[in-house]
Amino acid sequence: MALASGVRFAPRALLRPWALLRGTTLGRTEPAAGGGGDGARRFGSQRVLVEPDAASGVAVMKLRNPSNALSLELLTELVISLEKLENDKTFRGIILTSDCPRVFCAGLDLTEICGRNPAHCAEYWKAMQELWLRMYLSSLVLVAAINGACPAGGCIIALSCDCRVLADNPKYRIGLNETLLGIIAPFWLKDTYVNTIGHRASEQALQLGSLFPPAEALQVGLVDQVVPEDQVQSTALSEMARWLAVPDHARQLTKNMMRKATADRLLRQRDADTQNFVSFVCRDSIQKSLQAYLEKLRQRKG
Ligand SMILES: CCCCCCCCC/C=C/C(=O)SCCNC(=O)CCNC(=O)[C@H](O)C(C)(C)COP(=O)(O)OP(=O)(O)OC[C@H]1O[C@@H](n2cnc3c(N)ncnc32)[C@H](O)[C@@H]1OP(=O)(O)O
Repeated sequence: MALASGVRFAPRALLRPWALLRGTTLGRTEPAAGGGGDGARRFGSQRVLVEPDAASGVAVMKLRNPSNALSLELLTELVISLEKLENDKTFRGIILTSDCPRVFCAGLDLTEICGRNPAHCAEYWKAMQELWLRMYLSSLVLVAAINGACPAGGCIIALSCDCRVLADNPKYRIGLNETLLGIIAPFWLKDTYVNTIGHRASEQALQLGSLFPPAEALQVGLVDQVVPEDQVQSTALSEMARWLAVPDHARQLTKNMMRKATADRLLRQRDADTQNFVSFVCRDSIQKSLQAYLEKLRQRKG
């Protein structure tokens, strides 16, 4: 979206979601329950369902992958859905939520980086960077309605939004737990954390790999509201109304002013960041610990 100052948000020249489209089914539209006109038509893909409400200018975007682990396909479909809404002037805001019971987003899909070759890991990491850049700089208001567990990459998705509402369930913990997996949050995840909860709290939480239960997440400023589970969507809608009450151009320019430096830091060194990621995760020792973590997750089941 071109703004009064000539500032553009999501750097589209660098973000080419269609180039990533691989085996996705995006573009289907189907009438929403109850039918109706264009405003009631939902669209989406296998892994992202979009329920647009043209009258309010708000779309609800639901993740529906197993555990909502961020597979390459899910990342790609998210970027494409976001772009589609950004390009449609009808929409001013998105509520991002999960269609998957008890999990908002399980973070990186570890099967995308375990036992994969460096080229695949690089492709995967570029898609992760792309989603973060697009969300973090989106001209739309993004509200996360967090209705499940939200570790690591899931937390980053939530932190890229403008506002976070978390369901009050002690099992729905949120935070960057990378160190507990033996991996390190890259600088732009760290920056996003610091921008949200401050330096000291981030320093502590990142090193300890803290996953905060709702009351603590609220206290540290990781989320803006904690509400009973059945009120997450309605609270997200009220939050959205509060953000949409502000004139778009003023809010957008302010958002850009607050976030641009953080995004630019990654834009300046995207390739180096990808190289770092690939050489780190492809190390034998890291592969072993990721494999062991995945095994533990699989065994924990049942
Ligand atoms: C220098 C630069 C350095 C750069 C270094 C890189 C830094 C990157 C930054 C980001 C890092 C990350 O996101 S790392 C990922 C961190 N994520 C996590 O630690 C979450 C791990 N998962 C969980 O805690 C739980 O699964 C949780 C999400 C709460 C859901 O619990 P449930 O009881 O509902 O479900 P489960 O039975 O546990 O899981 C259901 C199935 O999903 C799978 N599953 C769960 N999480 C998964 C995941 N993240 N990836 C793949 N698969 C996953 C399980 O194995 C099961 O598979 P089946 O048995 O086959 O059905």
